[in-house]
Amino acid sequence: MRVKAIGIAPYAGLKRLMEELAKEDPEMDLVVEQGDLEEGVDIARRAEKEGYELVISRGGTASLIREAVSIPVAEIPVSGYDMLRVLTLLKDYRGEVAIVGFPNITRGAAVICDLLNLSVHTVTVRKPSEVEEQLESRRRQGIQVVVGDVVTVKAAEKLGMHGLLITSGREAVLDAFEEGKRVYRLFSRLRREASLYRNILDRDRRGIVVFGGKERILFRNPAAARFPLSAPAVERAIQELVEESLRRGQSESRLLPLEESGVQIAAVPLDDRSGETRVAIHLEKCRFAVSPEKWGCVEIRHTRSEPKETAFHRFVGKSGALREAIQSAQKYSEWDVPVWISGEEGTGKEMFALAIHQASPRGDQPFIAVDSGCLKPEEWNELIADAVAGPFRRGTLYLKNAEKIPAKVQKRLGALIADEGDGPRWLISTVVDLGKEVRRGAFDRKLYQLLGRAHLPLPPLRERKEDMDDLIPLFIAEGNSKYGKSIVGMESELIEELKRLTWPGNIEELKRAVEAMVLKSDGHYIGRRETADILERLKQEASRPVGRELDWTGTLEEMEIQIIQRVLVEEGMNQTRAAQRLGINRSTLWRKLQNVHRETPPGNKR
Ligand SMILES: Nc1ncnc2c1ncn2[C@@H]1O[C@H](COP(=O)(O)OP(=O)(O)OP(=O)(O)O)[C@@H](O)[C@H]1O
Repeated sequence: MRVKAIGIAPYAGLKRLMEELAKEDPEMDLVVEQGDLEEGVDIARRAEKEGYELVISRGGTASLIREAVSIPVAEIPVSGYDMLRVLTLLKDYRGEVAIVGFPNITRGAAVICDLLNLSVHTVTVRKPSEVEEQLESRRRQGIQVVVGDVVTVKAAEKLGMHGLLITSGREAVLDAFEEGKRVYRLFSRLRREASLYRNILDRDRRGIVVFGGKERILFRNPAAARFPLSAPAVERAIQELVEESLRRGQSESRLLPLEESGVQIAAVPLDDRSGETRVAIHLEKCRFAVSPEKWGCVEIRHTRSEPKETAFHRFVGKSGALREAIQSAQKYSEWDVPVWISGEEGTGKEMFALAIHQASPRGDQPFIAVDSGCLKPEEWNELIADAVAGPFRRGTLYLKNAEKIPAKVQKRLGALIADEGDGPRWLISTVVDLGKEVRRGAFDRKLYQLLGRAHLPLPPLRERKEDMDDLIPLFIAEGNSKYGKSIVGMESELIEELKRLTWPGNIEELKRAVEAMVLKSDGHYIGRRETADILERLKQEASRPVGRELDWTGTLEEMEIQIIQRVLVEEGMNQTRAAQRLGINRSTLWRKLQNVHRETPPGNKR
C-alpha cells in the first residue's frame, strides 16, 4: 500500500532531506514543498483537495496544518539528537546564547544544556507573535546568538542577531515517515469501516436521524427525507421520546398515526463514548393506515411509563377468581405465546391484555388494539403485512371480538401463529363461546387449538361480587377527579342493592353507574335517595339478557342451556326460584346444569 503524501518543509534543507529519504522508502509516494506557518497551511489545504492522504511537516507549521485539514498529519519531531548537534556547535562559543521556541523545543533543550554544562537562556513562547518581542529584550541584554525553529531564526535575522536553526536529522525524518504510515493505515481502516456503516445506513429503509446535544442533527440517512420530521406531531413525539429514553437509559418507541399512515418512531440512546449525549431516531412507516377515522377500531398505546413489575397493580378486587386470573396472566406474560382471553363484555379483557403486554419483554413496544369487527378485508391484509415485516412485528397485537375475524384471515393467522417465526405477540379476546363456534363451523379449528394453549377466562362480575367492595371506592375516586367532587363513600344499603344486580355489562357498567352517581351526589356519601333513578335504570338493564343475545343457530339442547343460564342469572343464581320460573323441579334443573358445565369452554365457569 503506497501512501500519497505531501511533505511541507519550513526550510529548504529539510525539503531536500525529505525528498532524498522518500526515494529509499517504497511505501512513500512523497511530494515535498517548502512553506512555513500560514504558507504551509495553504499548501496543505490545496493538497487535501487534490487527494493527498497524509501530510508530513515540522514544528509550529505542523500544528497549524493539523487544525486546518482533516487528513492525518505526521510531525517531524525535534529530537534530542537535533538539539545536541546544534548545542555541540556552540560548546566553545564564549558569548551568551538563548534558545527561543515553543515548548517542544525548549523542554528538551533545557535538559541537554544541563548535561553539557552549558549556560544557555531558554525562553518558551506560545504564539509566533511573541518571538520577536522576546528576542528584542534578549538583544537588549547583549545576547547575540539565538537558537530555535524557523520563526526564531527569521526574527533574529530581522533584528540583526545570529539565528541558529535546529535542523532535523535523518532519524527524525525517518521516524516521521514511520509514524505517518502507521497513522495513515489506522486512518484508512477507520475510513473503510465508516464507509461500510454509512453504506448500511444509507440503504436502510428506515429513516435514521442522530441528534447530539441541544437538538443538533449530526446525521441523517437518505430514507429520513421521506418522513415529515418537522411536522408538529412528529417533532413533539421525537422530543418526548428523546427525553424519555435518556431518563431511562433505554430505547423508547411510539407509533404515531399520521394522515395517510402510521409511523413507528423509536429513540435509541447511543453509548459511543463521545462524551456527548447522542440519540438515534429510527422512523418506520406502517402499511396499515392508522388514520384518525379508524380510531374507533384501532388504538395504539405505549405503555412503558411504569416499571413492568407494576403492570398488574392496577387490578382491584380480592376475589379468588380475580386473583387466579391475575396469576395465570402473569405467567402468560413471561412466555411469548398467543393468549386467548374470554369473558362477557366489560369484564376487563382489554385491561388484562394490556397488562400482559406491559409485563412482557415487549412492554416497551407498541400495544395495538384492533376491533376485529371493524376491519375491511384489505385492511386485514395491511395489518398482517405490518405484523409480518413492518413495525408491528415487535409489539403486541390485541384482536378483540376475534369471533368476527373473517374466515380467510383466521386461516392466515393460524398459519402465522403455527409458524412461530418473528412477529408480534398475538392476544385475542372473545365474548362468545369459541368452542361452540368451532363446532358449528364458524371458527377455524386449528386457530382455536393454537389459542386454547393459553386461555384466560374472566368470570363475570356477578360471580365475584365481593370485588365490588374495592371497585366502588376506586370508581368514586375516579369520578371525584373527573367531576371535581370530594365524595368519600357510598351508603352500605346502596352497595348491597348494587350487589343484588346482575351487571350484564360487568365492570364497565359498574364504573359508568358509579360515575353517574358521583355526578348526581352533592354530599359526602352517595345515598339511595338522590340516585334512585340511576338504580332503577340499572335494574331494567339487569333484566336484559346476560352475556350475549340468544343464539338461534345451536341445537335444541344448546338453546335450552342458554335459556337455563339466563333465567338462573336473572334470579340471582337462586336455583329454586329459577326452577320455579322454568316450570321444572330442582333436581331436573341440577341435572341440566351439569350439561351447562360440560358445554362451557375449559376453565370458564359461568
Ligand atoms: N379488576 C379491575 N380493577 C379495576 N378496574 C377494572 C378491573 N377490571 C376492569 N376494570 C375496568 O373496567 C373497564 C372495562 O374493562 P375492559 O375494557 O378491559 O373490558 P373488556 O372485557 O375488554 O370489555 P369489552 O368486551 O366491552 O371490550 C375498564 O375501564 C377497566 O379499566
